[in-house]
Amino acid sequence: MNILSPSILAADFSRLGEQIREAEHAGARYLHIDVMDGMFVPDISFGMPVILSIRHCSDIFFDVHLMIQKPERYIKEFADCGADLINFHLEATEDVTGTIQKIRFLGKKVGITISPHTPAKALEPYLKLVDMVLVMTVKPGFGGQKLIPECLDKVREVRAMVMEKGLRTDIEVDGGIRLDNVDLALEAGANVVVAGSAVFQNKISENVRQFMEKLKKAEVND
Ligand SMILES: O=C(CO)[C@H](O)[C@H](O)COP(=O)(O)O
Repeated sequence: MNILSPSILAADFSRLGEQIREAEHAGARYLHIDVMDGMFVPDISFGMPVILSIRHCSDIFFDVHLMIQKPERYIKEFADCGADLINFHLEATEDVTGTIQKIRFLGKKVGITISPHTPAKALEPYLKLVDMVLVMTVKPGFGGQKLIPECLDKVREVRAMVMEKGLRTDIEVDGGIRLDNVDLALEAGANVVVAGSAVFQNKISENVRQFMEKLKKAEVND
């Protein structure tokens, strides 16, 4: 099944609960939550207190994307504040397997993320251990960037590796995804699509509905 995961990085933080509910009522099943530490990426976004407070206003699936150095330090905190899936960057830790085990031990789904400069092959040893691979389609750190088309080749490579191993791993794309290029990401093999500015900048319900329509149509054509 194809899934839309709207990224709250582009939301109006003064109306966060309201905007999340609007996306949820329009049909979104996941919410993408970008945590940035000012170290792994230049910007700082928000952390556990914000996640905990939005957890109280929605039951939507929390797809938490940690853009933080040494994510293994904070797995329990993110699990405790309501993450359903914890995505961490392969580039951010020397203990990939340990980080996967910590997330699993806490009963959460595990995602592993690669930045544009990291080859798909680097994922190979961990593919069997995770529920999701997140392929960044922009340099992590900022919303509103343009999709890097070459990253879609990497999505194809990851999809081929997943098929070859007979796995059911989700493949998520994040960065620069809009209504006019989402088809390319789906064709390349993604089945979970993050969209920030293309959902939250205006007319949230309408944007979600249009994305969902495209995602459903792609399923029928599969
Ligand atoms: O992870 C991110 C940035 O690092 C954001 O989730 C991503 O960029 C989505 O924003 P947009 O759809 O506006 O590009």
